[in-house]
Amino acid sequence: MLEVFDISKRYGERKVLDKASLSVKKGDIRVIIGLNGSGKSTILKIIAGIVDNDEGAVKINKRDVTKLPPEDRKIGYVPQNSALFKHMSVEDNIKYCLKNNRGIKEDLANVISLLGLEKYLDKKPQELSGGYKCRVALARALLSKPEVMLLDEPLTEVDYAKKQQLLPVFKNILKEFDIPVIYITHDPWEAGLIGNTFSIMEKGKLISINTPDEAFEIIKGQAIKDLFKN
Ligand SMILES: Nc1ncnc2c1ncn2[C@@H]1O[C@H](COP(=O)(O)OP(=O)(O)OP(=O)(O)O)[C@@H](O)[C@H]1O
Repeated sequence: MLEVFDISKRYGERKVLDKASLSVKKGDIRVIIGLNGSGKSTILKIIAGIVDNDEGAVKINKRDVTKLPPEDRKIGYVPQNSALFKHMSVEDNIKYCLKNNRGIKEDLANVISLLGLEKYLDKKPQELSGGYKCRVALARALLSKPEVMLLDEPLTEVDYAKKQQLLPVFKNILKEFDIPVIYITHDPWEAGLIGNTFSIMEKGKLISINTPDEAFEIIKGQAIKDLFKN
């Protein structure tokens, strides 16, 4: 179980997060939807320990990780650009976290097969499409034996047809690992293909919604209000 309590964060004068809270159960994929600049990446980075919060707490399986460095939180993190090591092959990227016996070697073949990466192991990341880069980043993150998985708009480089193929693959492998997952997107259609629970980031708070379409209505309403603000 991942629990996020009353997280607040300011950048200078701007309050980006204002007591944002959520909980994600084992096996759930919670999608956070929101407009550009609404604070989605910031909350993910705070959960991962990459950015410090001003207030609030993060707990994983009742363990308070708020003050722990990223490497001690047991979190898998797939950032927007996949962040693969360019000088390493796909295989070495995937096996990166298995160094020092930190990862789970027994899952290696299964993860490579479920993500369809067998044919690409000796390639360099720059030879791969956006979708395959993302498969590699997810494989690497899963093999670090995470207790929580965070994915920040991982498919921005991927077109709609490819997303339609890829999202069920991701959903399947994430289900197999049976951990809490947060997946960020600004696209309600993508949200519906991957998620089973949904929140919208609105004015620095996280609001649970029942379907991604509700986010679409809220976002549309907000976008229209913003249009007439000036
Ligand atoms: N390091 C930083 N310093 C100052 N302001 C920042 C910093 N990081 C983010 N911000 C600002 O905080 C706000 C929220 O940013 P964040 O990246 O969390 O939004 P987002 O919802 O993920 O947007 P996007 O969908 O465009 O990635 C934005 O206005 C952004 O400019």
